[in-house]
Amino acid sequence: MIYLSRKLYFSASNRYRVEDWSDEENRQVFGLRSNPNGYGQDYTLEVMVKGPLDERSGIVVNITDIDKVVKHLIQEEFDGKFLNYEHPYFAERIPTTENIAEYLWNALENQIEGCELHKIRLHENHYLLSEKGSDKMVQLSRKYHFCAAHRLHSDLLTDEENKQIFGKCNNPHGHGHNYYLDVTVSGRPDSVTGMVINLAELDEKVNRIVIDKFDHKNLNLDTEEFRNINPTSDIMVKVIWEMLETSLPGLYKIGLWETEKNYFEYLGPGR
Ligand SMILES: Nc1nc2c(c(=O)[nH]1)N=C([C@H](O)[C@H](O)COP(=O)(O)OP(=O)(O)OP(=O)(O)O)CN2
Ligand SMILES: [Zn+2]
Repeated sequence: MIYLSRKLYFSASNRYRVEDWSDEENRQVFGLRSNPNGYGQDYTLEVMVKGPLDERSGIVVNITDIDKVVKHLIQEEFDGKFLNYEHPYFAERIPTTENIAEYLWNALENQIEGCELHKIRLHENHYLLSEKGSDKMVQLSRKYHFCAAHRLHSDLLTDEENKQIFGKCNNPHGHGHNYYLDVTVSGRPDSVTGMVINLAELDEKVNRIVIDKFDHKNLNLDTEEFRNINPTSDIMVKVIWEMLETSLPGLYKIGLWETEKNYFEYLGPGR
């Protein structure tokens, strides 16, 4: 099976508002997104398909065939629209990233000839995306940032072995990174709010439990978590999972960008 993906862009306005709630309740749950006049987003949509290679052409499906179907849908129903007013599906539901991703999955499944839809990934901005695959769950991923220093050094290795394995990263005075942390939660969008998890709740928990502890710290010297553990990113994704799992039901994945070139992820025990 070969997997391929196509990116498309569109912009749309939306507002997050439950009509049965007061303005104050809407503001409390949705924050600035509850603006009754709406606000705008530039969305990036990734359509991922899969299928066997056609031996004669050497392709699974022509990208132009994906484009025809997806562009038609986007141009007719999404691009340049105020979704709450101009899209019948979102007259009934809040156009959250999760609800839009689910709608796009349902609208595109079985529509592209010669391949199978694998996943829809919808980026609302650089810090927020939602994904939908063939099961009934929807994932929401939020990106966080922290700066920290560390020294890669294992007490289970000799100084010589540490120097040999970790090289410049074993520098006794440490070195620093601009880490980007991706936290993914999986669930069904709530039938009223359209959310897998409220972003305000997710932000509060991740900031309090992880970011506030690690940001502008020396991981080896200033944090309990890494006082006796080598702070490699391989270990950090597992430690961060364990810090968050009891407070975040539906936690699905921890991704950590140590540098722009080094990315690590953990999906929980046994996965
Ligand atoms: N499996 C791991 N390997 C490495 C980790 C890690 O956490 N897990 N970390 C490091 C260092 O922390 C290092 O700072 C990053 O190393 P590296 O990518 O080699 O350094 P640069 O960004 O400077 O890239 P170069 O192109 O290699 O100079 C190392 N390994
Ligand atoms: Zn490092």
